Amino acid sequence: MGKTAIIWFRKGLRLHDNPALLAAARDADHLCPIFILDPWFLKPDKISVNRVQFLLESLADLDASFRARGSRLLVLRGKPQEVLPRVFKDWGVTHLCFESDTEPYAKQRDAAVRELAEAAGVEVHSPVSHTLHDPQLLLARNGGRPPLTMQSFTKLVDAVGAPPAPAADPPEKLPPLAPKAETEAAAAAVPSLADIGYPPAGTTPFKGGETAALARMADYLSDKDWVCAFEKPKGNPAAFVRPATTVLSPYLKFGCLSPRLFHAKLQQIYTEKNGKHTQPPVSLRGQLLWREFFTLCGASIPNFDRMEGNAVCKQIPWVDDPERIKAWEESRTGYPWIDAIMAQLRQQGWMHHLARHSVACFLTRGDLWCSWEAGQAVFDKYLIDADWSLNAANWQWLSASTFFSQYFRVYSPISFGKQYDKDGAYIRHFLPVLKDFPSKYIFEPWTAPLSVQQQAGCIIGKDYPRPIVDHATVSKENMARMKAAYDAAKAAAAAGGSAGGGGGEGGKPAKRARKK
Ligand SMILES: Cc1cc2nc3c(=O)[nH]c(=O)nc-3n(C[C@H](O)[C@H](O)[C@H](O)COP(=O)(O)OP(=O)(O)OC[C@H]3O[C@@H](n4cnc5c(N)ncnc54)[C@H](O)[C@@H]3O)c2cc1C
Repeated sequence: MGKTAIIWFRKGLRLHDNPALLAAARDADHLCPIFILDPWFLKPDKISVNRVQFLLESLADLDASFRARGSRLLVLRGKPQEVLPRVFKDWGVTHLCFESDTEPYAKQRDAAVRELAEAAGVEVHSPVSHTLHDPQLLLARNGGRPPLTMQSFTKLVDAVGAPPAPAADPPEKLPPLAPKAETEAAAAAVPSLADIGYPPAGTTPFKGGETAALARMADYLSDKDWVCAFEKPKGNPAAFVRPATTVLSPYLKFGCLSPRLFHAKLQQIYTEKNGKHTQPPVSLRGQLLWREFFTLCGASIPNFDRMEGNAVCKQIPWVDDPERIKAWEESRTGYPWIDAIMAQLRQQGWMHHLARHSVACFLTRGDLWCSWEAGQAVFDKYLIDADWSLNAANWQWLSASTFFSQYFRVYSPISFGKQYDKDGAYIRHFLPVLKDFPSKYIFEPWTAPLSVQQQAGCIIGKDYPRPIVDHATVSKENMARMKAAYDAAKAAAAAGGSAGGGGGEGGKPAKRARKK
């Protein structure tokens, strides 16, 4: 019997550096590229139209690349555990290849699919290409536990050595679809948003797909001096025409861009510049290491997306306040810097890292004292780069629950943004209700005299809300609450219990706060 292989796309929506695709295509008589629209993911109340649009654009781009190689992408619908056994049989499949995935849902799904494949006599191949290194290999090299500081993580990757080089590009011509798959092709085109129950169009300016990813990377990397001087957290969170960072995150999330290719390109530039460049954790390569570090944490720490049962997370008595959470989500806190960032999130599905810091600190330990899990869910809904591990890790960081412990360092919702957006151009753009406010008052519009409000056509308390809390007062109260939670965690640890904050590195608390 000849080889009929499926390349099953989930993330990894690209042709370049795709070891699963190469394995599927190698010596195959028939190659069936598929994507399965899993109802588990497609929930309009949970996942915004912007991210689904980005996904569909990525699939259309992938389809075009396959067509250029004499093939095409088939988009099937249903639960993978039901769709795959059917096509194994109908198409006479002998091999199934897909990129390995470490998220909890994916792990369960893939384990079930492996069993079904085995039962059907289908050979499975699942290489790692979503991260620089194989997370299992990193874990094994670290004694089975993830490092809990960026410093120890960097040491670990340095010890492991360079990541694998990007895989070769696929051949110009790929094997044809299996004849039975061909008969389903007409019904398996990339659907429109409306076809799958979404509004007809999103509002994000970022277009999905491998083609856009490679063009974007080439654009940002063309300025080699910028690459070598890159230093995060420096950079302007209010720059929205040309963002201060690469906006490669949605492409990395969906795998339209290979992290190994990005890494290799960076190394090439660093070499050309004779090693004169910034270093991790602040350099551009350092950003890829944050991604790698947090993916490893997500892959190996049970219950990483919640406080309960998460051994590394401080147990903090957050208050469940749906009204506050809704006000934050819908840009109704009365703090223009916060509300503009949340408007950018809903409109574009992306914001600068420091903007994310501002709103995450505000929702949790800074001002509203709501759980980071609630913020994580809102980000998960709207971000086009929403990533299970990265989202959970960064929310834990910002709420000073894990990784970071300087809870007394709080972002002011007034003065922090002012450093970058002196005249309020960012605020005016994302909160047009305030567009005619004088710069003097735009970060604190409630302090403007009524006559100024009237002239700006925006009355505070009527057209735009008053501040939801008084930052100066609540931020102090919240610091005291944080101190109490930290003291309780310490006492519990001394008594031998696990109140979070340890666990990963021989039970030691994560004490170092690094620049990120
Ligand atoms: C509360 C909060 C939630 C976040 N949720 C997500 C998320 O769901 N998905 C996501 O991709 N990023 C998340 N981040 C991390 C970070 O803000 C974004 O990765 C970054 O802003 C994306 O923009 P960029 O591609 O221009 O980044 P660049 O600075 O150009 O960095 C290049 C790449 O490095 C990676 N990276 C950079 N910073 C981080 C970081 N802190 N943690 C992990 N990886 C990083 C990303 O893949 C990014 O694309 C979150 C940050 C915060 C504070």
